[in-house]
Amino acid sequence: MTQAVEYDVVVLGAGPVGENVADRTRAAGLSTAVVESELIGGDCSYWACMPSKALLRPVIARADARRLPGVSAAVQGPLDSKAVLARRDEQAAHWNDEGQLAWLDSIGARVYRGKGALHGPRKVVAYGPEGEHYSLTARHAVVVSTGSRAVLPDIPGLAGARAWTSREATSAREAPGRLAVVGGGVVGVEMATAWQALGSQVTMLVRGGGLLPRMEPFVGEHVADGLREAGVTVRTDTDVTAVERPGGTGPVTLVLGDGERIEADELLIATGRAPRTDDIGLETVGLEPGSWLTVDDSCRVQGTEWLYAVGDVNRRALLTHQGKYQARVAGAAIAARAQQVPLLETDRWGAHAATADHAAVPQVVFTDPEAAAVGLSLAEAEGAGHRVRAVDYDLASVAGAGLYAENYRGHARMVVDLDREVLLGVTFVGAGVGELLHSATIAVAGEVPIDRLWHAVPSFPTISEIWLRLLETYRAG
Ligand SMILES: Cc1cc2nc3c(=O)[nH]c(=O)nc-3n(C[C@H](O)[C@H](O)[C@H](O)COP(=O)(O)OP(=O)(O)OC[C@H]3O[C@@H](n4cnc5c(N)ncnc54)[C@H](O)[C@@H]3O)c2cc1C
Ligand SMILES: NC(=O)c1ccc[n+]([C@@H]2O[C@H](COP(=O)([O-])OP(=O)(O)OC[C@H]3O[C@@H](n4cnc5c(N)ncnc54)[C@H](O)[C@@H]3O)[C@@H](O)[C@H]2O)c1
Repeated sequence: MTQAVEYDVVVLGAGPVGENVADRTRAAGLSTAVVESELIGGDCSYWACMPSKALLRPVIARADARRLPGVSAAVQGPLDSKAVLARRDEQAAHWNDEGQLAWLDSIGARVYRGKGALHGPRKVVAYGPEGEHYSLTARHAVVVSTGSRAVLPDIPGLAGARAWTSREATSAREAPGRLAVVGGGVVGVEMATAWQALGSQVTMLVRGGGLLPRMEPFVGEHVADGLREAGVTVRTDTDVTAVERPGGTGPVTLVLGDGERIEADELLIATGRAPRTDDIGLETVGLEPGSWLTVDDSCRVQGTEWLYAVGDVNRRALLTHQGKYQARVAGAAIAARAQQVPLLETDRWGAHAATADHAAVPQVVFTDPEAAAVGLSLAEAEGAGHRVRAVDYDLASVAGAGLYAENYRGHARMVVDLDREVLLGVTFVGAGVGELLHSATIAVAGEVPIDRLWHAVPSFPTISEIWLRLLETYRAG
């Protein structure tokens, strides 16, 4: 039986981003329905950010402690994998979304469990678990926030090999003896870090010349050094041309470009993401199934009045915090349009424009050492036609870093726009830099003039004194 219901807003997909859209539209007094086919909270809560960071936190804490005389001797033993995995399970809420369901209830959003799909303009059909259908009409907006899934590259034999994706890598119940990781991006380096520390012998097979190729080149070099010192085999410029695992069980064999064969107990494919848009009825509104959804700065899908795409699915920045930022912007834009506000603030840095997506996306990679970057790298800034200067500094020379750990290693770079004397990007790599990043985000998003940054005095003796050193280096020419 089909039931027809009308709402102001229908949100398809209740990951962190869909939840935040609902939060904003409900706060604006708009009735809101949310359709979710798996767990409320999405990949981030159960198979991505939360479980992966829960696996990594003890690894990084131990690495930091091992660099401190007086503590080091006490932390030479292996991690207590059972305890680490138990805390991971807790941080993933034991894959139970009752808490998040209660929160959506508390804000007055109506939740439909089941798969949803567009059925023409402003209509979503939710297919409930018992075969019931709900036809939901949106008076003002449908928001697609269905996220992304791991891509499996077209490697012969891979499809039947039951390889791990990020889902298995974040939810596995024990460390495989030998883990092969294909891909040197963020998932690859973080999961190699975690599982090596939890007892696996990890081999990374990286197609390109280095790790984390989207960041400044020195980042990948530091992270590769850290992984190798932890015992990971990192092989760059290495292609996997075939995978063999008869029946999808037992050891898996990877055939490399030069014919070499490598055996592992599990294989993790970490080669990027695809949008979850193949079966959500895009064809019913004239869009291409399986495509990323291109949006304007208010997150409205180009060429429509009523369809928004927010979070991973619009490919602007595949990060939870950035998707939640888009959700705040899109929620405000939906509310303003519903109230027929004559002029939206869609100019650069306006309330209805996700400007930071272009200028100031922060990201922390939770490896040992950590990597943290915001804004443009030098290559990106030059590619965009800015007249820039890169200012580099060895983080190890900062007093706070020397106190943080013995033999501290790290590096920092800021990219200065020479015409406006503001920062376009900042990158740090080193222990403890993750918590330093927001200072850089404020400088970049705030377009704080270098002359004013000079008056932002970092506390002694913290790692944040790197700011003073970078500014002094810039001033020295
Ligand atoms: C291993 C890993 C670690 C990560 N770590 C971090 C991190 O530390 N920090 C960070 O910022 N980002 C991290 N990310 C990225 C982050 O997970 C994503 O950017 C984030 O989950 C995107 O949120 P979303 O709501 O757009 O999509 P998702 O979290 O994927 O949620 C989409 C939701 O839509 C639902 N859905 C899909 N199709 C339908 C349908 N047809 N009907 C109904 N519901 C549907 C899904 O079930 C899901 O619940 C990580 C990613 C991975 C893979
Ligand atoms: N800490 C964090 O913020 C965090 C952690 C994990 C994931 N994420 C997000 O999740 C997204 C997905 O991460 P990811 O690591 O899967 O993607 P990615 O795009 O970061 O890295 C994928 C890597 O795989 C390589 N690759 C692609 N095809 C290949 C092939 N056929 N063979 C070998 N290598 C191949 C690419 O060159 C790239 O370096 C990222 O965009 C990231 O923003 C964020």
